[in-house]
Amino acid sequence: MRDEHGRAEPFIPYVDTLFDVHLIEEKRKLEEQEIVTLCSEFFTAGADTTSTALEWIMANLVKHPQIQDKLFEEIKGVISEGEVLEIKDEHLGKMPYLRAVILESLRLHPPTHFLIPRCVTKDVVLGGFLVPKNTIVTFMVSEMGRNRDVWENPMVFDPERFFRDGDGRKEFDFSGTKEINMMPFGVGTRMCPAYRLAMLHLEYLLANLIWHFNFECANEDVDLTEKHEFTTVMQNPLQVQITPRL
Ligand code: HEM
Repeated sequence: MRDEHGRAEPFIPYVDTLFDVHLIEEKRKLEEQEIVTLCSEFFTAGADTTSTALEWIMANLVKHPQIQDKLFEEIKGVISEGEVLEIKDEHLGKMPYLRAVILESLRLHPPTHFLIPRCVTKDVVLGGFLVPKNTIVTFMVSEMGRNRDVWENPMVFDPERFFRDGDGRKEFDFSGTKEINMMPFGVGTRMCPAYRLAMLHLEYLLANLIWHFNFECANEDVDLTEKHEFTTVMQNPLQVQITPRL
C-alpha cells in the first residue's frame, strides 16, 4: 500500500500519530521531549533487531548454498525480462520461499531471546503450578522456536517446513491468536508494533541482495555460535565473499 506521495504505508504514520496521542487520565497531549524519547526508542528497537536478523539470515544462506540458489530461482521466476534493477514491494508477495527463509531464520535465531518481562497481576494456576501475584515472568523466545515437541529436527535450517502445513501462501500467524509455536516479535498487546515493517524491510533487503549478488563463505565454514548483547548476535561476525551475478 502506498500513500498519495508514493511512499510505502508502514513508513508514514508513526510520528504523526504521536502528535495526536491524548493521555486520557492525565488529560494532556505528549510533550515534545516525550515524543523525542519515543522516536529514539523506536530507532533503537528497530535498527539492531533488523540488522541482527539479516546477519543470521545471510549466515544461513551462506552455510546452505542450495537454499540460496533456490531463493534466487524463485526471484528469477517472479521478475520479468527488463525489470532487473530493483525488486519492489509489489513483487515480494509473489515470493513465498523468500518469506519462508526469513521465518525459518527468525525461528532458529530470533534477534531477541527474551521478551520484555511481564508482571502477574493476580494469582494464576498454569499447568498445575501456582504463579503468585507480582511474579516477574520472562518468555524464552529461542527455546520455543527450538522446542522438539513442536518442531521436527528443530536445529536444522529448513525453510520448507513452512510449506508442509499448507500451500506456502498461508499467512503465518504472527499475532498468535490461533496458535503460538514461535514468537520472534512477541505476542499480545505489547508485541512488536513494527513487525509488518520489519518483515517488509527484511524481504526487500534480502530479495535485492540475492537478486544482485552471490554470497559465499570467506572462511572454512560459518560459525553459528551466539553472543548475547542487546540482541543475540554472531560471536564471530559473518565474513563473506560477494560476487555480482551476471
Ligand atoms: C526483525 C526485526 C524485529 C524483531 C525481531 C523485533 C522484536 C521485538 C520484540 C520481541 C519485542 C518485545 C515484544 C514483547 O515483549 O511482547 C519488540 C518490541 C518493540 N519493537 Fe520490535 N522487533 C523488530 C523490529 C522493530 C522495528 C523495525 C521497530 C521500529 C521501527 C521496532 C519497534 C519496537 C518497539 C517500539 C517495541 C516496544 C513495544 C512496547 O513496549 O509496547 N521493532 N520488538
